[in-house]
Amino acid sequence: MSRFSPDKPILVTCGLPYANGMAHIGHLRTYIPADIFVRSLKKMGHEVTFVCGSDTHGTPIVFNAEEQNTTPQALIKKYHTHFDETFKSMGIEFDAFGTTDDPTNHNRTHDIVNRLIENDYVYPKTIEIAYCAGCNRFLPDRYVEGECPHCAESARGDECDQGCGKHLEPGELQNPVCTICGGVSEYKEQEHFFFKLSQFNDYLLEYLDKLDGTSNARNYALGWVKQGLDDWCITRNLEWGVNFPGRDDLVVYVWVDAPIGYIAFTEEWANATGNSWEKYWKDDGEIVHFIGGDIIYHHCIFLPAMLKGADYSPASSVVASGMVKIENKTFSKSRGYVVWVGDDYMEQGFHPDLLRYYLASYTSHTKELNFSWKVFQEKTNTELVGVFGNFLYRTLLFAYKNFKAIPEGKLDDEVMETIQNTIDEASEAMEKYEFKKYADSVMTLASYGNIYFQSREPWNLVKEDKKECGRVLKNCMQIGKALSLLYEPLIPEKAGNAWKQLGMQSNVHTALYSQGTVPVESGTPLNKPSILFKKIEDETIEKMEAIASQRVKEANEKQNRKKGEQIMTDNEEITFEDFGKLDMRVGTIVEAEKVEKADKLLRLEVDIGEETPRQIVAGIALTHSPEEVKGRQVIVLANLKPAKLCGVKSFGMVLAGVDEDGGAILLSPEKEAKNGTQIG
Ligand SMILES: Nc1ncnc2c1ncn2[C@@H]1O[C@H](COP(=O)(O)OP(=O)(O)OP(=O)(O)O)[C@@H](O)[C@H]1O
Ligand SMILES: [Zn+2]
Repeated sequence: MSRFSPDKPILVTCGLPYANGMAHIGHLRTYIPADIFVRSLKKMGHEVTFVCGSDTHGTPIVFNAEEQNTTPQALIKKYHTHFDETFKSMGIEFDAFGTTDDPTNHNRTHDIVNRLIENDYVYPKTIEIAYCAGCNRFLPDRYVEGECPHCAESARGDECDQGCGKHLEPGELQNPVCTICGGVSEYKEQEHFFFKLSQFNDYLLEYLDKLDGTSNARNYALGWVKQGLDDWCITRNLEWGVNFPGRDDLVVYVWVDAPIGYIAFTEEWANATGNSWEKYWKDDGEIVHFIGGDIIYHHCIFLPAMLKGADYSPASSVVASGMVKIENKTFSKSRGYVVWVGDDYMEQGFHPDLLRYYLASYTSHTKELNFSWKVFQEKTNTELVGVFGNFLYRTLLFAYKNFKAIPEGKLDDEVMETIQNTIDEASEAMEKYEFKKYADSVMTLASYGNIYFQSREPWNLVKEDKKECGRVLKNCMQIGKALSLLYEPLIPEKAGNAWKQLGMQSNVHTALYSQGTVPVESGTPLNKPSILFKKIEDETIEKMEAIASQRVKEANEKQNRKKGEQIMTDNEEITFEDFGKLDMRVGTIVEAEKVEKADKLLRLEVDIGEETPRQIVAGIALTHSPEEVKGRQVIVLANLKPAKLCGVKSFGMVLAGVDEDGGAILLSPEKEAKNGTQIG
């Protein structure tokens, strides 16, 4: 049975692009599969609406605008236009593409927040917020950096981006530093507003249990709810954003108004087309969210709870993709691990359909995807060029040369059944968000076409039995017609081209799959065919790989510099002089204790032959207890620049190996040595 009922309209949304940077290929793993899904469901005969828009609020945008000496308005306009153009150039066709700064979204957000307030789900609470006396301002989210209270890595105000990845609530960050002036910040009390997320535990368990989509979304979210949910701070001290009702000094947290954008964009579409947005958000129309695996929490927990609390309908499906990586690093604009859609793809002259095909067919949607130019080339050359393109071209060329039109003849039952089975199999895969399976089953039909052509030897038949030759070619053209329809969601432009070359007059984009078994019309004139796909040459791919690896190298170096460490890349050599700069000595641990609130850290005092023992903070607490290390001799790097870890100053480093589980293996001298003995 079909997952989607024929009489329920379907709304599809995509995780909003954040309007503070260019589009990269990682982003496309949300938008391309969503576009494929929308096109495919329309081909099954469903009514589908497809909306998205730019996410324009939040501290990173204010921050970047300040850094670039411009206004948030100017910044978001630039990137909003960029995303709009990028999507169009990739064949991603939204019915509405607004911004979260549109008046529609301000109004819708106010309506929802006011309802939450009325329904008693919002309460004020005085909390400690980082404040910079130098800049005379409160420091929300990215305006403040410090140490993660959970793992002691350096983190931003709202997330531990370098360490454990946890969402951080205001006031949780240790040793906050202002990112504008670099000054040490203090915590000051301030009143903020909280959403009673903890009251939605039971509701969410029930909701998630029934939630359709990919299992990763449901399972992760269920895991978090079972751990118990905390109330959620939904206001920030910023001027840029959607004003919190009744307070001039506060805006709502960006994760409140961004997903409400989905509703606002549906309204914008409804207003422009005379349609209803309520059939989705107030009634029981289907809502399907496409997102990346990084924002499951926001879509499976925050959003449905908020909608429930304000009497709106939540999504029926959440489809979450695995993250796109490069050399095993998740894409990140700020860190520089990226392949850009513009510079690295479109500007290089690659056709958008090749990337659409690659992203959809490379691996299952929920798995991570390590971007590879080699695989991109292989898929293009062997599948699109070698199977589909080859089948279509040899069929068309042979028919054109010998018949100039679609020949007469009966269509084989086996051919028609194979087409119907492929349509059924592919549709079923699509309804389960299995894009690879969809692409594979269509490619199997193209292979079948090649075998059909090859085994009937039309080049012999044309001499021996021209009528039968024509019949064989007509069957091939029927397969070609079905392939064009089935490929349209994946490679719309190329499928349109194939459709035309087959002599079809109608619009392939609006044609239904059921057209696949409607016989092609004999006598339809054919033009001289042209090749659909060109092979990608090795040199092209080598050039692209060189650009990518240079980018990763630079990003790695940037990361290492940021960490203040000089980690060598595999093939980098250092001189003896470089090595001589390291002051390494034998020392004895004379004191050891756990660092408060940091699971991984021990505070040590190490005697390295100086007047007083040195205080060194070591990340060994998971494998070593204070008692166990006291009295041990270790090797100390003594001239490392002092650093503060979780509020404790560290003057050097205790050397250790790292085992497969990340556990520390302390180095020690072969035999008892005098404290301060030099290593070298
Ligand atoms: N590397 C990636 N792999 C898969 N999906 C991604 C990736 N990066 C972003 N997305 C998805 O793209 C959509 C838009 O995300 P958004 O613009 O917020 O990305 P971002 O966090 O700003 O990117 P970056 O982390 O590179 O700065 C979301 O659905 C998000 O989940
Ligand atoms: Zn952390």
